[in-house]
Amino acid sequence: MITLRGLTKRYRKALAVDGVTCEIEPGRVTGFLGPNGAGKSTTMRMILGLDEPTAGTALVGGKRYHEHRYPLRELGALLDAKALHPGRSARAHLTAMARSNGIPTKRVGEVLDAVGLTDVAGKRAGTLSLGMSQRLGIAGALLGDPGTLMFDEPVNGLDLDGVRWIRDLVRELADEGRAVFVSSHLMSEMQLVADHVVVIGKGKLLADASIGAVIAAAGSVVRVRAPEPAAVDALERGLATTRRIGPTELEVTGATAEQVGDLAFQLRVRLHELRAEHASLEQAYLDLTADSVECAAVTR
Ligand SMILES: Nc1ncnc2c1ncn2[C@@H]1O[C@H](COP(=O)(O)OP(=O)(O)OP(=O)(O)O)[C@@H](O)[C@H]1O
Repeated sequence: MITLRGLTKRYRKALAVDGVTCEIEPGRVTGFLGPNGAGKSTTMRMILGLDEPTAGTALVGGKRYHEHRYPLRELGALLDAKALHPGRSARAHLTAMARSNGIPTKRVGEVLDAVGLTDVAGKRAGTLSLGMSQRLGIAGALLGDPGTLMFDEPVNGLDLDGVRWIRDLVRELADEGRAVFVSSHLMSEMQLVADHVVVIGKGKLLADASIGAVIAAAGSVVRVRAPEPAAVDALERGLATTRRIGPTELEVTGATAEQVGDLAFQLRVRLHELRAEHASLEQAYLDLTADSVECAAVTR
């Protein structure tokens, strides 16, 4: 379990993380979402004690990461897959980690097996492909059999097999009762694995909710189709927020299907279709972070 309380990080110019308070709970995958530069990596670095918060706290299992006698048994993390000693073999890298945390060295063989790296265990870390380095990083995270796992953009640069493997692994770890915290800037990826999402933009917490709740908060849209354009014109005049999709089709926000149907009845216009749709998670995410994108397109 990870507990963030008013977590803040100010670099000289930028407020990278701005008073974030939330809990990453056991038994579920929590997606950590935000556009580039939102503050995800900085938050994760503070959880691991690699960066000192300007204010607030980041606790793992009730203590700061470094206050645990054997931190790897509490939290396993993959932040930067290439941050390895390039001359050390994969096995030597994991063995050194195990020794420093009082973990029996036979566990090294188990995690190498679990991530499918047994055959290349003797290769120097610097010669591993990105996919293999990711797997090695994950082996390191699993080494202490921790109750909490944290992965920063784990699918970046992986092929489809690698992506599927990460998805299954993350699910399995949460189903075993662990707290799993996974960052991504892609809602579409999170939609497939996360039970819960924490969304940040420009360092500020924008949402901390189940995926279902994020969609519900984004509201629904109602699609209407009528046999003649004149009928759609009439509906458009009677509704506050609409988007014309075609001559005979309209998308309505801020009204329920019942309200649109009643209006059509009052206006005596015939409808061929009236359908309520939930906003997609992608749309919900784009709406949430619309004001937080660092490099928004500039139009002249
Ligand atoms: N060491 C640093 N010195 C100064 N500014 C930094 C430093 N690290 C991060 N920042 C700034 O803090 C903000 C948050 O960066 P961070 O890397 O945490 O975002 P992110 O959400 O992980 O983004 P990405 O998805 O691009 O990795 C950015 O504006 C970034 O430029």
